[in-house]
Amino acid sequence: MSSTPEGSSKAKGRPAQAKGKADRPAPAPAPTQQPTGFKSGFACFVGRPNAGKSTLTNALVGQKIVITSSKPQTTRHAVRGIVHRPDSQLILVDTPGLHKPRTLLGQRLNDLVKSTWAEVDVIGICLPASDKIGPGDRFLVAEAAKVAKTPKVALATKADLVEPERMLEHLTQIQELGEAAGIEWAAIIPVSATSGFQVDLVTDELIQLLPDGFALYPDGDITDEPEETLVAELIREAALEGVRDELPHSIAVTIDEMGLREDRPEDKPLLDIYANIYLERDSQKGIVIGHKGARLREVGAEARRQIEALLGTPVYLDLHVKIAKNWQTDAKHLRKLGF
Ligand SMILES: Nc1nc2c(ncn2[C@@H]2O[C@H](COP(=O)(O)OP(=O)(O)OP(=O)(O)O)[C@@H](O)[C@H]2O)c(=O)[nH]1
Repeated sequence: MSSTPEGSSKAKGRPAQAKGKADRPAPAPAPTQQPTGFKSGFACFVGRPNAGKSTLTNALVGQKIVITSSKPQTTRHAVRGIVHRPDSQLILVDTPGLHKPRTLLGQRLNDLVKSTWAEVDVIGICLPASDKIGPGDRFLVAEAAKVAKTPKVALATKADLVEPERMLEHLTQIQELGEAAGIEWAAIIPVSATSGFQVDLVTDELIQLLPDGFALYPDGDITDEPEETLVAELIREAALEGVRDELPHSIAVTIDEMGLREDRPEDKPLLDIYANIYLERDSQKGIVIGHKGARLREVGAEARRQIEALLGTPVYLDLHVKIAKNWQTDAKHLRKLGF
């Protein structure tokens, strides 16, 4: 499988070896070039589904590297976003929302969340100001409290949606929530990822809690997700738009082939992408494809726009809709779809 042209991807240069803190990449350039007092490390945002974790990751990185949607449980991968500062490097691990598992996929997602918590240097707990703190949040905070040594920052997300009085009430409840769980928050910060309010402050606070170290990624890299994963996720995001009920959870996307078309002039590259949208049942096909394929064409057009924006290359996108019967509960299908 070929890759995109050199320099065409803004999400460039994912180090092939970086897949977890346990096997952190070897420090990039010569350590002697690092100013003393350089900080680097990993942070993750946790929160119930739809708390705004992915949107906040993108806001901190300054570019869309994680898909977002109004459907809960959009995130299925642990994605790293990388924030570069002259004196620090913050690597963000995005995790799925923690929830009561009902399927094998749900169980695997929860396992992924907990294994991530144990590996990071700081945990940011997202508690949307627009929602009352509920049993889901209490469960999550109690679970986070078990990772006792890791500093925790409470983030009152979606600050743009509430009035100051409500925010004040929310902040008080966050303080109490921490006390009840035995957590001493390193900070409690109201933030809006969509308006940008206090996004830089969140970065500052997380960086302050990182250990001293070296840059772990080359300058300019913003994620280490493979390009194909990012592309598949952008297609899934487009396919999720406008679908309801159980269908969002039934959608998975795989890339069959992705490569630059041969015989194109150098200044007019075209990236061919052949992708599959998997559904669980035949009855779901009509919804995704639409009347005479109208909806699938819209999904394709939107996905292509997003992929071109990310990679900076014109794209030819070929989409096929396929059925993987009940894939969320079928171990063989899950493996095939990359879970
Ligand atoms: N108004 C407002 N909406 C936000 C903000 N942050 C996120 N949202 C919206 O909230 C919804 C969920 O955001 P995500 O970032 O996908 O949430 P998540 O926590 O990553 O969700 P999962 O992947 O389900 O765990 C989306 O519709 C976002 O546009 C914010 O600061 N302000």
